[in-house]
Parts: sequence; C-alpha cells; structure tokens
Amino acid sequence: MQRRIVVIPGDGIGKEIIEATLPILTKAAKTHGLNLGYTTCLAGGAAIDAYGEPLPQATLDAARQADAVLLGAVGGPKWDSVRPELRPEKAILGLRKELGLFANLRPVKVSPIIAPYSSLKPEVVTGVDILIVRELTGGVYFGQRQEAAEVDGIVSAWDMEVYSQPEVERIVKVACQAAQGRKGKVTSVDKANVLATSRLWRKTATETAAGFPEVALSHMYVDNCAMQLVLAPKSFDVIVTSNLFGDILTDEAAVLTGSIGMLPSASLGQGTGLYEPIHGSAPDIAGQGIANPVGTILSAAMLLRYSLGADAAAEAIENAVQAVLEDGYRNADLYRPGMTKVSTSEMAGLILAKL
Ligand SMILES: NC(=O)C1=CN([C@@H]2O[C@H](COP(=O)(O)OP(=O)(O)OC[C@H]3O[C@@H](n4cnc5c(N)ncnc54)[C@H](O)[C@@H]3O)[C@@H](O)[C@H]2O)C=CC1
Ligand SMILES: CC(C)CC(=O)C(=O)O
Ligand SMILES: [Mg+2]
Repeated sequence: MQRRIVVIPGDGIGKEIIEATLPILTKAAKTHGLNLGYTTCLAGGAAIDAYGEPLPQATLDAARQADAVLLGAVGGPKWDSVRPELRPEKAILGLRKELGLFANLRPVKVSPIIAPYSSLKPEVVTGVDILIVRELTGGVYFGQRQEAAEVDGIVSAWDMEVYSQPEVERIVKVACQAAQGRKGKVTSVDKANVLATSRLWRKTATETAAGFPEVALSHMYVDNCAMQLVLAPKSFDVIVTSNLFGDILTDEAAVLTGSIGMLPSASLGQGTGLYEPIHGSAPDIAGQGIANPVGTILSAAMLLRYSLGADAAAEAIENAVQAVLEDGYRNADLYRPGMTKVSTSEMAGLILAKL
C-alpha cells in the first residue's frame, strides 16, 4: 500500500531543504518496506503569487487526505506589505488549526559532536536532551486582534490571548505522556504572576499532572525559563508551554545546538500530522545552497516515527545524520576550520549515502 505524503516546499530556503530531504525520506521508508507517494502543494508566498491566497483550498484538502505533511517554511520580505489576513504565515497557522494540530513537539538534543558549535560552553550543553511541547492551536496567535486604528487621536492595536481549560489539559497530558518514556520531569512554563491565562494554565497543569503520579511537575515563569535554558539546560526534561512562549523558547533553545537549522518538529492532533523544521524561510540565505537541511531531514524522521509508525526507519535517518556529523562535514552555519564545509545538497547526499 502506498502512503500519501503532501509536500509543501513554501518559500525562501523551503524548496532547497525539501529537495534535499525527499530522497532520504524515500530511501529510509523503502528500506523498511514502506512505499511513499508525494503530492507537492503550494502554500505561503508561493501560493499568494500563484492564486492570490496563502492557503488554497486544494492544499488544505490534499493535506487532510494525506498520511502526513512535510513542510519547508513560508514567508519573506516580498510579502511583508500584503494585507495581514493574506500574509504567507497565515498558511501555516491555517494548516495547524484546520488539521487540529494542537501539540507541537520540538526535541532539542546536543551530542558531543555538535556541542563545540554552541555559543555556550561544551560542558553546559553536552548531553542536553529536552523535549519542548508547545501548544499550537490556541493562545494569542489565534485570539481576536485589532490592527492599528485611531481612537480619540491615539493609534492603538491589540491581540487577545485566550486559553480554555480543555486546551491546557490536553497539551499537558501530551507532555506527561512523553515524560513517562523519558526522565519523568515536566516543567510547565507560564507567566502566572501577571497573566490570567497563565493562572488558568498553572492550575490546570497541576490538576492534569496529578493523574500521572510517576511524573514530577514543576512550574517556572517564562522569563526565568529563558535564562535557565542557557544557564542550566541539562536541568530540563520536558517543557510544556503556550503557543507564543513555545515559539520564542524553541528558537532560543536552538542556540544550544549551534544552529536553528538543526531542529525538527512534529505537529500532532487527531488526524494528519505535519512535520517541519522549527526555523523560517531564511530569506537572507535563500537561493545560495548554504542552508542546513538537518532540521528538515530530522523532521522527516519524526514523520516516519509518528505518522507511519516506522521507528526503525526514523532511527536510521537519525543515525545517518549523526554519522555524517561525526565524519566532520558541516554546513556553513556550523562550519569551523578543520571541518569539511558542504552545501545543502552535499550534506543531504552524504546522509543519503550513510543510510
Ligand atoms: N514555520 C514557518 O514557516 C516559519 C516562517 N517564518 C517566516 O520566515 C521568514 C524569515 O523569518 P526570520 O525571523 O528571519 O527567521 P528564520 O528562522 O527564517 O531565520 C533566522 C536566522 O536563522 C538562519 N537560519 C534559519 N534556518 C536556517 C537553516 N536551515 N540553515 C542555516 N541558517 C538558518 C537565517 O539565515 C537567519 O539568519 C519570515 O517571513 C517569518 O515570518 C518564521 C518562522 C517559522
Ligand atoms: C511563522 C509563525 C506563524 C510560526 C513560527 O514562528 C513557528 O512556528 O516557529
Ligand atoms: Mg518560530
């Protein structure tokens, strides 16, 4: 039986990193007895250019019917001046909401091989293994908003943060379940000293985690978490947090690995899962063949694990990535003298050869 994968390259480096990843996904799947069929769809700026809208119905329909979606990234300065409701980023928010992808898993692992590339000391980052569980379909990204408007001579704008108890409960459950297969520690991150949504979050997290007696739940304010992530990253196991805080903290956590190009993600809900690197479309390096494809390649591994149940194929990709890094090959973002600098496609070719 063929498994259908919808592929959305998107904008900027999206096309390069997806092109680099597909042969690896195909080979890993095939070696483990899976036959994948790809349907390429437009979303983001590319869809605005072609159809005048960031998330065409055809893309959404294809995604709904697929076994999984693999996405590059969307957005870029070319579309910065379009109306807010037509921005490329609306495509990604729309896909997450429409597919019900409320749980965004962002693993952050630092092996001794990549530890020297972090801006932090190797002893601080070596062995870091954090799973950041970000709520993905609620909070301020999906609340009502008012664009800048003048009232009584003063221009203001606002964005509303809303969380319901069931929304918090289900994401904290995901975090607790994940912690059961790990070190059993969940840190719930909020701003409960200021925000009403965070006070509901904290109370609900405490009640939900009580159903997981083997999991140790602690709470941390987001400002302190931002600091602890760079001071003592090894003190974390699973972090669970809101959409906005999770977005910001995962970019910060990427620094532990040396580059945001290294981090993958899985967005899960009841239906089709969506897999994408955590970074954006990197317009500053697009078209140069220098983007790091590892975050996308590891996202493909997560696709195999979570949507296709092919754990061995996922591990094969993860081991191949590790082996190529051990051989001293680096993209420009992680390059240091003494290593071998390779392009996006060369890195992918090396990983493919290791499979
Ligand atoms: N999921 C998505 O599609 C996302 C889209 N965006 C969009 O992407 C566009 C650019 O946003 P930025 O804030 O610049 O964030 P970005 O993540 O695209 O880039 C931030 C920095 O990281 C570097 N970088 C990112 N990915 C890299 C890779 N694979 N290899 C090497 N270096 C890499 C970039 O060159 C840049 O210096 C915006 O339009 C933004 O809205 C941003 C985040 C997520
Ligand atoms: C582009 C945004 C909608 C999302 C984002 O930055 C992210 O998911 O990491
Ligand atoms: Mg982000």
